[in-house]
Amino acid sequence: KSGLRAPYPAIEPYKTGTLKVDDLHEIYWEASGNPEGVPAVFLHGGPGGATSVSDRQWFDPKHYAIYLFDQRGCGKSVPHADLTNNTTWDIVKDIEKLREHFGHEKWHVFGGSWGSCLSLAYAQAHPDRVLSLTLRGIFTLRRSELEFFYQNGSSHIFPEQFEPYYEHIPEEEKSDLIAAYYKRLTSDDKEARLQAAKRWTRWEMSTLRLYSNEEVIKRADVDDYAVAFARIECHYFVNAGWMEDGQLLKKENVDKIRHIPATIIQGRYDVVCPAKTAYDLHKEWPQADYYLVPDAAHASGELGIAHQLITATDKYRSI
Ligand SMILES: CNCC(=O)c1nnc(C(C)(C)C)o1
Repeated sequence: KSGLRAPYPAIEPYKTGTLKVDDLHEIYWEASGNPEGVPAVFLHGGPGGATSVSDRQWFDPKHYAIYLFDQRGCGKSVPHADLTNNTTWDIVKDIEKLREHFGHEKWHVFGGSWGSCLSLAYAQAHPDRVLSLTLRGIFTLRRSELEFFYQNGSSHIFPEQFEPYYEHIPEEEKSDLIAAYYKRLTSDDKEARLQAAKRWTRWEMSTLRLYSNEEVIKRADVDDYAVAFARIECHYFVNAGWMEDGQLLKKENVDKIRHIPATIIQGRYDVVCPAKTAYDLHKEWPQADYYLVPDAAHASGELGIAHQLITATDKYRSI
């Protein structure tokens, strides 16, 4: 596709480290790009999805000091897959602790999927710390959003991929699949946890792209990854992210961030975080730039989505 911007080349961090954020959790972080640059923080998805090299490539490394960190319990943060003190508001506090640790007054915030939910939660709690918001595949953990992907919605579009996830649960528990998976993901039986984690994770990895991508789907076969991803996601969902339903979309909360330069990017065929949430956010927040990419699904790597993400972070170099 001609004329589309692509991510910046892969780079390595100039510094990495860990930050003890409470008496249990230690967060892994890394800094890359320009140490003297304008700071930007990347908030990964899932929750429990952890960061990877491609997450550094959304930012011009000459301009930005690019900060990535693995949220509580996932990636290189420890203890692995631990659900204790692991909530939206604990991570919002961690973002502030990291900002202070790095010595920055404010920073650009970038997040996709769960990362977009966390970006909104952080910005609404600390609007004076946010230079801009770049949001992709909008997710706000409403019950309707969870029902659509985990119970009955995306299953009509990816019926064959839904089957292994659905058939893993006995008939009498099929009416609430999130609760049924949570029971297995938090069971004392290690094998039961692992089997549930692999089925849960494969369902999501199989539906991220417009054209399914075996490389991405294989993540479901990496035990440690699948267990952290599934346990943490399911933990946040059964607790509705410790938010009221629709909290982040309420006028009084959007009012807190309405003035912040922001870009909303959404794939039309995103079945993981369907376009309705991006549209609801856009209607409440018309001041934010809004791009509905007509030929893309959920993943940031979809060509049209990648183009808008790079265009947005390049645009925010002027701040
Ligand atoms: C409901 N979870 C959507 C989400 O945050 C997400 N989707 N894919 C990811 C990874 C790219 C981290 C696998 O995260």
